[in-house]
Amino acid sequence: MELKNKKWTHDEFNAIRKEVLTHWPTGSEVNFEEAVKYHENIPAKRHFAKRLVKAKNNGETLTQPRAGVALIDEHINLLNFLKNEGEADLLPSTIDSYTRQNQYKEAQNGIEESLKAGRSLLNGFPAVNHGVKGVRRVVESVDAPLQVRHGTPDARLLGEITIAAGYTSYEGGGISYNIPYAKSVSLERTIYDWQYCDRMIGLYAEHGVEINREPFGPLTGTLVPPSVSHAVAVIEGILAAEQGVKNITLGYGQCGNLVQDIAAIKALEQLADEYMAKHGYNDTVLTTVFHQWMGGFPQDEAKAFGVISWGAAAAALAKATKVIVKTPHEALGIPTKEANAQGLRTTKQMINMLKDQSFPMTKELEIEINMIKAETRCILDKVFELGNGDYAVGTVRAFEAGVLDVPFAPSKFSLNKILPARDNNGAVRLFDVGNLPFTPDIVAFHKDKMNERAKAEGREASFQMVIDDIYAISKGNLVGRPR
Ligand SMILES: CC[C@H]1O[C@@H](n2cnc3c(N)ncnc32)[C@H](O)[C@@H]1O
Repeated sequence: MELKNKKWTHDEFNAIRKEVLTHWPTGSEVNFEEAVKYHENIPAKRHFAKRLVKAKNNGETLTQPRAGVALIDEHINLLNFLKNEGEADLLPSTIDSYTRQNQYKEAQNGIEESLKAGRSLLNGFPAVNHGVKGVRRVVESVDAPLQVRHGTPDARLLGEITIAAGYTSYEGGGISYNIPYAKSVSLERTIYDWQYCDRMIGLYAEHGVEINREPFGPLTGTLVPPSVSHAVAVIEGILAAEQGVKNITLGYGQCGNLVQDIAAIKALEQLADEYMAKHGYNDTVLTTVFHQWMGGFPQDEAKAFGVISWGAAAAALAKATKVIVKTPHEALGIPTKEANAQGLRTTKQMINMLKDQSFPMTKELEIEINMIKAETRCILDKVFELGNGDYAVGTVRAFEAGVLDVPFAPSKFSLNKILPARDNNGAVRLFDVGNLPFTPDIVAFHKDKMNERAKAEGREASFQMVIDDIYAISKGNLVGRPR
């Protein structure tokens, strides 16, 4: 396996496809030509890419939950409930943890145990085991655009089955579904396997079927600085575009300071346009997704609604194309369908009240946008240099050098040298920039911001601040002030 950021030939792809489709018996149900025909009969309003483009053109912020249960009928009921009672614009199928680890035998047990117990004993929808035929029952029973949401390092068979079954969007990427989701799977392996997924979707595009791809923006969802998640998002967007993907949604996880979050979405849009054009991907349609707070939530449901509302407000004011919605059960676990629908309605109310308002381009906002762009460019350009012009190779080397570094990542391939913490206004800064290739003025900016808070709190900027900030929101605050 030689990793390079170059579009695979049909022969290269088909040689591997033969083997991928043997990973579980349901792989034999995949027939590409038949699947292309099936997609041709999916009405436009159930087509993820088309719905996103319409929202971008209309300035809408669409709502989308996470949701997935073990059995097909219950999963259909759940999705229709979230559409009808939750007013969701877009629907997921969140895949279970066994499937995410390619443990299809265990997933099969989970299905059988769920049948016996009469309730879902899996934390998501085991699409590989249900196969093309079973997943098509979902596609034909839910009148909304459907996306596969998961956290799968090797997502090749899952992609083959769900896209052949009629799903029109696929989340994930070789970095964003490795670093936060795996301990010791190499980046070479997952970037290569995700090139397969992207090439598969490029193949559908060559046959007139446009499938949306969405790299996983938030990464570890724990105080990830915008420039770190943007660098990964833009790289995954470029890797997907190289394999022929034409419709890409780049994402960002809410940090909590409104100016920084709005700036992050604006900067992400501008960076994505800039780097896609710079590398010659001029026919790729780009949209954005804002994830409501991905860190620890308050147990108290009323306070959880406060966090959800704040995420909805930031997404609306940032004019993100879509927002991924949390629920008042976030601190407890998998939400009931009622709680999930409540999170959606809360979000919808906020978006509707804010859609006729816009956040002014203040000096503060402009500074934040420019800072995020400058930081992200430092990282992206260093990755490109390390890879001698190849972002795939450059990414592997960048993680080895700490040029890319994701805070609190389980992966042994992330140096975990950087330390984020909030400044006195709650924006996420870097208390320790680790080996990030920032210019001295950027390093000084972060230092000044941390010292400003240290002075206000009468304590040294320290690792304790990082810990305090990790728990702050679940304890009812934003900044982890000393007790
Ligand atoms: C990325 C982590 C997020 O995904 C959510 N999540 C994971 N599995 C499910 C699920 N099966 N149904 C609803 N939400 C889910 C979880 O609550 C957390 O907000």
